[in-house]
Parts: sequence; C-alpha cells; structure tokens
Amino acid sequence: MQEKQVDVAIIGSGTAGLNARSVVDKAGGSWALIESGAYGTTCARVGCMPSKLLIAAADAAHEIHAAGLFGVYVDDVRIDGEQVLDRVRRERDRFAGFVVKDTQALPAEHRLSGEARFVGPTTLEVGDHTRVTANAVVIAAGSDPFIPPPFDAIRKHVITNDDVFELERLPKSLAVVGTGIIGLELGQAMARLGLHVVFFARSTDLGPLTDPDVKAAVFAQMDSELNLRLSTSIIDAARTDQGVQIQWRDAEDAEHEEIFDTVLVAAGRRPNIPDLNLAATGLELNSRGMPPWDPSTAQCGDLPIFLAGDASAHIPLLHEAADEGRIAGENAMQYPDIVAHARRTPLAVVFTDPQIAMAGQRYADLNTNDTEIGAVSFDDQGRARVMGRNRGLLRIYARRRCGTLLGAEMFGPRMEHIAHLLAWAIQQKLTVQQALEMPFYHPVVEEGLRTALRDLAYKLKVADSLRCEDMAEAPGC
Ligand SMILES: Cc1cc2nc3c(=O)[nH]c(=O)nc-3n(C[C@H](O)[C@H](O)[C@H](O)COP(=O)(O)OP(=O)(O)OC[C@H]3O[C@@H](n4cnc5c(N)ncnc54)[C@H](O)[C@@H]3O)c2cc1C
Ligand SMILES: NC(=O)c1ccc[n+]([C@@H]2O[C@H](COP(=O)([O-])OP(=O)(O)OC[C@H]3O[C@@H](n4cnc5c(N)ncnc54)[C@H](O)[C@@H]3O)[C@@H](O)[C@H]2O)c1
Repeated sequence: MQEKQVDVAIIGSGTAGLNARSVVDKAGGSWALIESGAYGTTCARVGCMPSKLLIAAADAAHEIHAAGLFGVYVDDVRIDGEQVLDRVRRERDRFAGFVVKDTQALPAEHRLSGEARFVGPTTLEVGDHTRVTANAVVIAAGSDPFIPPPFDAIRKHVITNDDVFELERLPKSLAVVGTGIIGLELGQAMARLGLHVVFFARSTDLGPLTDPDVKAAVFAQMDSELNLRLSTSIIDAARTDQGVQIQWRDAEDAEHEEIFDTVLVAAGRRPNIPDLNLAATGLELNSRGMPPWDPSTAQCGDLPIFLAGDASAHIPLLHEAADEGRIAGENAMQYPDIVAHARRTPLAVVFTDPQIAMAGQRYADLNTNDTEIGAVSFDDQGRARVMGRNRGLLRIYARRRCGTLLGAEMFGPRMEHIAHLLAWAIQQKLTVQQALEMPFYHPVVEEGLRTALRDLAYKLKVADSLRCEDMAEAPGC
C-alpha cells in the first residue's frame, strides 16, 4: 500500500469537496482529493441541472397546451421523448463536462481514485492501494437516494434521479414514490410530457412547506392537475411482464393495485456516512450514525475532522454545499484556530409550476406570540392574471415588536425571484416599512409581494418612523 502525507485529505469531489480543495490550495496547503465515483458533481450530473433541463422541456409542452387561454391554438402537438431526453443529456453533459475538465486538470498525484474509509482519526485508506495521513480531513461524501421497502427488494427494476436521465425513451406510465422535492419536480415534468403519472405519499405533505395555508394552496392546485395518492401505504411491489405492479392501501384502508412501466423512487436521500468507518475516529455517533457537528465551523466534535455538503444532512442544497466546503477547507487548514462563520439566510426553491419557495425562518419555527403574518393571493394579482398564471399564495412573517422581516413561504408564479428578494431583505434585517420603501415597477409579480408587505404593515401598524435601533429592549430586531 502506498503512503501519502498531506495537510488536508478531502473525501468527495462534489461541490463541497471542490470548494474545500480550492480554499486549502489558496492557503498554500497540500491536499489529496479522493473520489470513489465519477467526476462532475451530483448537481451537474444527476441533480440540479438535468432536472431543470427536463422541467424546461415540460414547461415548453405545457405552454402550448395552455395557450388556448389566449385564443392561441396549436394543432398536432407531438412530444418526441427520445429528443427530449437527448437534449437533457447533451446539455447536462456540457455542464458536467466543464466540471470534469477542471477536476481532471488538477495535478494527478493529488487526485486519488477509490473509496475512502477512516482507519484512525486523520488516517484514511483509499481502496486497497493508498494510505493517506493528514493533519485534517474534510468529509464531503454527499448523499445517495434512499430506496425504502418494498422497492429495495426489486432495486434493479426501479429508478431514482441517478437513472432517470439515462432513459432512452419516455415510458407510458410512471409511479412516483414520495412527494418531496424530487418527486414533485420530476413527476410533474413527466406528467406534462404526456406520461400517465401517479404519485404515492405516506402523508399529505407536498414539498418542504410548513405553513398550513400555503400547503393548502399547493394541495388545491396540484390535486387539480396531478394524480395524487396521499396518505397511502405501499403494501408490495413486484416485477411482472408488463412492468412493476404496486399494491397500496389508501387512507380509507381500501386496497388497490396498478402496473406501471417504470417506478421513480424519490423517498429522500441519505448521507454517505455509514461506509466511512467513523468509529475509527473516536467520534461519538448518534442513533443515525452521524457525528456531532457545528454548522458554523463545519467541525465534528473537537477533532480535526470537518463535514460539508449533503453528507452533513443539514441543508442539502447546492449553495449551502459550496459554503460548507469553503468553511470546512478554511478551518481544516487553520486547525486548531478554527473560525465560526455566520450562515446565509435560508433560501429554497422547488421548480414545480407554480413554484414553491421558502426564505428565512420557516412557519414551523416561528415564535407565534411575537409574529405577524401578511399575505397575498395570486388569484387576482395583475401581472399573474395577464400571464394566465394567477394561482398561488405568499405569506410573509415579521416580528411583531419591531416589524423586522423574519421569513416567508410561498407558492405562485416566478417565486424563485420573490424568494430571493425576501431572503436578501431578511439578511439585511429590513423592516416591513423599509422593504415597502423599495421601488416596485408596474405591472410585475413583485407588486404581489408589495400587497403582502402592505397587509403586514397594516397588521403591525408600523409607523414610518419606527426603526429597530429605537427598540433596544427588543432583542433580535
Ligand atoms: C435530482 C436533484 C435535483 C437537485 N436540484 C437542486 C436544485 O435545483 N438546487 C439546489 O440548490 N440543489 C439541488 N439539489 C441538491 C444538490 O445537488 C446537492 O445539495 C449538492 O450537489 C451536494 O453537493 P455535495 O458536494 O455535498 O455532494 P456530491 O456532489 O454528491 O459529492 C459527493 C462526492 O463524494 C463521493 N464519495 C462518496 N463517498 C465516498 C468515499 N467513501 N470515498 C470517496 N468519495 C466518496 C461521491 O462519489 C460524490 O462524487 C438537487 C439534488 C438532486 C438529487
Ligand atoms: N429545487 C431544489 O432545490 C431541489 C430539487 C431536488 C432535490 N433537492 C434536494 O434533494 C433533497 C432530496 O430530495 P427528495 O425529494 O428525495 O427528499 P425529500 O425529503 O424532499 O422528500 C422525500 C419524500 O419521500 C417520502 N418518503 C420518505 N420515506 C418514505 C418511505 N419509506 N416510503 C415512501 N415514501 C417515503 C417523504 O414522505 C417525502 O415525500 C432535498 O431535500 C433537496 O434538498 C433540491
């Protein structure tokens, strides 16, 4: 076995690992970047980018079908599934290709191929060929799709986000297991591309929302478009000559069965931690096998071991993986003088149509005794009606004592932009009144945001002069 000694060993060459490497390198440290799979990152290969490419094709099909609203009719609409998937792969390969090229351009002697596992607190074995001893280790091993029973028994007959973009042609029917983010994004896209899609979920949850009013708005819209089988339990799944047969029990305890060409399992993702043999580090692991971890430093316990990206299961999003990678790389280099970093305001967008989004504090985490809520429905919002996209609800939360914006949950047209505006305003600690002093053009969807802010201002009865600095007795404002 070869021996290698470095300042920082990095497990995983995804977004978190590459960002950690870059920081270590800039600080003049030596590093080893260990990857057991393909270069290119989950985001570019099988995540953010191919999913949005598929959604873009579905949006194009949907626009045509929805054009009748404007008196515009398109005859003979034909969706060529092979061409749809071919473009998804071509563009995906272009995006991933840049990352692969950059990663392969890194010095070969510092890139190790194989599965890393701990054999000591900062010693790793890579496959059966290299032992790496480091001053610090960054774990950036990402996550893998979770396949629950009974689908785990027929794993090779079901697909996940890892396989769906490799389909040669679109199947006729698709069961989607899970109505979280991946299930909703990919399932709605497939339905709009003409597949018979049925969604199965254990609960009534659709996506990550926690606000009951916004959840109800999402349910009303999605239930009118999609075949949702919520609050169901899947009893069995078996491979047959016609496809995969699913048996399920509905909320009224009645049993059903249906055969689907393909099953997409989107039942969450699990951090790639168990195979790392963290027991060899001496870290105390919790019941899920996860080490103690501080999101402001990325440190595990008080050891020179740092955890970043989806492997932490903290906020499994691309920009958070990049941030955590940088924090982990910096602190790995300067251990034991580690620095705590303020994290950005939470921001999440689900690329369904209409879009679901969240900014700042979730409804579920609010102190309801000190919170006021402003709302706007997009059903009658000017710009949304003009576009024929007048569905949705935005609810914004502010601190009652001083009017500081806290968070928002939303569902509606172009919410990716509204969520950014709100996340930026929240991070700047703006009050409702200060946000209302910003310019709003006409006619735009942002005017809906202004309506919600006005509703909130009315409820707060915030005077123009009221500012947080005048409220020294109101901590957190
Ligand atoms: C379908 C889908 C759509 C998504 N869409 C979005 C989106 O629109 N917006 C958004 O912000 N986020 C999105 N995400 C989430 C985003 O892709 C992830 O948060 C991000 O890619 C995580 O980066 P990472 O570096 O933590 O992990 P990864 O990029 O997965 O990197 C981890 C690497 O570690 C390697 N590895 C694992 N174990 C070992 C080991 N023992 N030894 C060596 N190497 C190992 C893996 O092979 C992998 O290459 C999406 C995810 C999915 C699945
Ligand atoms: N637009 C985006 O930012 C985006 C898009 C896709 C994925 N992602 C990231 O990827 C992560 C993973 O997405 P996901 O949709 O797989 O996870 P998720 O946690 O969003 O949803 C998981 C779903 O699976 C269901 N489920 C869990 N266990 C089950 C079981 N045993 N049987 C049946 N159903 C079960 C849950 O009830 C839920 O509906 C997300 O948390 C998100 O951070 C982000």
